[in-house]
Amino acid sequence: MPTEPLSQKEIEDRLRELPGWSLAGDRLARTYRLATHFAAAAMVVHVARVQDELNHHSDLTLGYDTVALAVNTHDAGGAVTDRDFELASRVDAIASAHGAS
Ligand SMILES: C[C@H](O)[C@H](O)[C@H]1CNC2=NC(N)=NC(=O)C2=N1
Repeated sequence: MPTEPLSQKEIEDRLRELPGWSLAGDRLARTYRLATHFAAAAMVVHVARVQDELNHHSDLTLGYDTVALAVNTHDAGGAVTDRDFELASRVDAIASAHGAS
């Protein structure tokens, strides 16, 4: 997976395909809401498994009934790259199974 920094336009174009995700500072970010605290904790475990599979890790925050992610690519000096969008897409793909919105 390439780790070249994406341009602002590329980021904006790609974000249109990921409703709910945004650029927060220099990181892709999304907060999911879950039905219960335990459901949120279970999603954190699943996201961690995906992140280890991809070898790409977000700052992952468990709230009362939320799971928040913020990610950029350390190997690219903190730029946003394809690897960040791959992670965002993979998390979106599992979110509905967790009842996350
Ligand atoms: C050595 C290890 O493969 C690297 O540090 C991986 C781990 N997880 C990572 N996560 C993120 N967000 N960016 C990286 O560049 C990165 N690199």
